This record gives sequence, C-alpha cells and structure tokens, in this order.
Amino acid sequence: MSLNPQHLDKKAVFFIIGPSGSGKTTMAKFLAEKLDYDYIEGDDLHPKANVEKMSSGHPLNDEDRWGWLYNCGGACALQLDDPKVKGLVMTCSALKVAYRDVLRESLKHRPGSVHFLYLMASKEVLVERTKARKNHYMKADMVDSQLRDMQAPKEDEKDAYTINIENSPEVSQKIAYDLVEKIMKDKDEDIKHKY
Ligand SMILES: Nc1ncnc2c1ncn2[C@@H]1O[C@H](COP(=O)(O)OP(=O)(O)OP(=O)(O)O)[C@@H](O)[C@H]1O
Ligand SMILES: O=C(O)[C@H](O)[C@@H](O)[C@H](O)[C@H](O)CO
Repeated sequence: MSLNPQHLDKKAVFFIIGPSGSGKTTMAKFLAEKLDYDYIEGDDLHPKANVEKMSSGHPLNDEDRWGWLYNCGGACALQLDDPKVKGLVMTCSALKVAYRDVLRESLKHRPGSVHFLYLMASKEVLVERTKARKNHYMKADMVDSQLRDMQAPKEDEKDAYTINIENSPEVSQKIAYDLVEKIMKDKDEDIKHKY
C-alpha cells in the first residue's frame, strides 16, 4: 500500500475521533507512519484538571472540554503552518458535532483540508478493549458516558467518515488507509460515508 506522491502535495489533517478505547491512538500512529504525516495525541493536551476528573471516574462536560478543543485546534494550526509538515493525524475524541465545529473553525484559515474518521464500535467491544488496557486513567466504567455524548457524524458532515473498528487492527487499518487514499484523490463522489 502506498499513496501516489502527487496526491500528497495537498496538506491534510485527519482527526481520528470516537469514544475511549475505540482504537484512536493505534489507528493514528499507523496512518501517520504510512502517510509520513506528523502525529499529535490529543489526550496529551488535556489540562491536568481534566485528566484528574476522568481518573476519578467523572466524565467531562462541555465546559471542561471547550478549552481543550481549542488547544487541539491550535496545536494543529501551528504545525500546519510549518512548510516541512506534509500533513497531520491527530487523535481527539471530538464526540459532539459542536466539538468538531471548534476544530473546523480553528483550521479554516490554515492550509490543508480537514477530515474526520470516526471509529465506531459497540459498547461491548469498547468495554472489552478498555478493560484489557492496563495503567490507563480511563476505566471501562466510563464507556457509558462516552457513548451518551457520542454524536456519530451524519450525512450533513461531509468531511466526516465512519469506520467500523470492530475488525482486527490489520483489517481496520486497511479500510482506513483505502479511505484516506480515496479522500486524497478527491474522488469524494465515490466515497460512501460508512465503512
Ligand atoms: N482494531 C482493534 N482490534 C482489537 N484491539 C484493538 C484495536 N485497535 C486498538 N485495540 C486495542 O484496544 C485498546 C485501546 O486502543 P487505543 O488506546 O488505541 O484506543 P483510544 O481510542 O486511543 O483510547 P483512549 O481514547 O481511551 O486513549 C488498546 O489496548 C489497543 O491495543
Ligand atoms: O472527551 C473526552 O471525554 C475525553 O477526550 C476522553 O475521550 C479521553 O480523553 C480519552 O478517551 C482518554 O482515554
């Protein structure tokens, strides 16, 4: 699998979104490496208070998240301005439409197209994956609250795509990479928004 260099002269940002445990970090690292894009871990930009709140088993609310979302958008904007940066892959749960709008707004005057890949999985799969993960502040009992806030992208979010992430990492990664390739080739008319 390799992307024709002629499609990479367009800068792009891919936000890997979805609830805790869906596999955002795993997918973002894979895509960044394949595309030779920079990778930004959105969780690293949470203020300490947010991490403490989640670690103590309390879900974040909108007020907790706005500043963090502007941090995420700002970090991308800064990096996109660097001529050496070809593109970015960023993990950011971006559970709600309004959160994705903050990211869009932050980047609207920056070079590069913005895309969202939503990693969709059932509650059972998310619980299984968060339980299997050791030493992480986000525990399996937070999955319910993540899913309560999750607003899956609908057809009107033309820059957002849904990927079923219940497959093995290898299968999910192939699906995601094929999708990215289609997006970068600008053949949006061929792209179905559910994979
Ligand atoms: N496609 C997959 N199939 C099976 N397991 C997976 C898959 N993708 C990721 N995992 C595993 O699930 C767990 C959660 O993955 P990961 O940390 O990438 O999710 P995340 O969405 O970034 O989580 P968080 O937002 O809570 O940090 C990890 O143990 C990872 O190895
Ligand atoms: O919006 C949120 O509630 C948060 O971003 C969470 O999604 C966590 O940061 C992530 O899941 C870490 O495990």
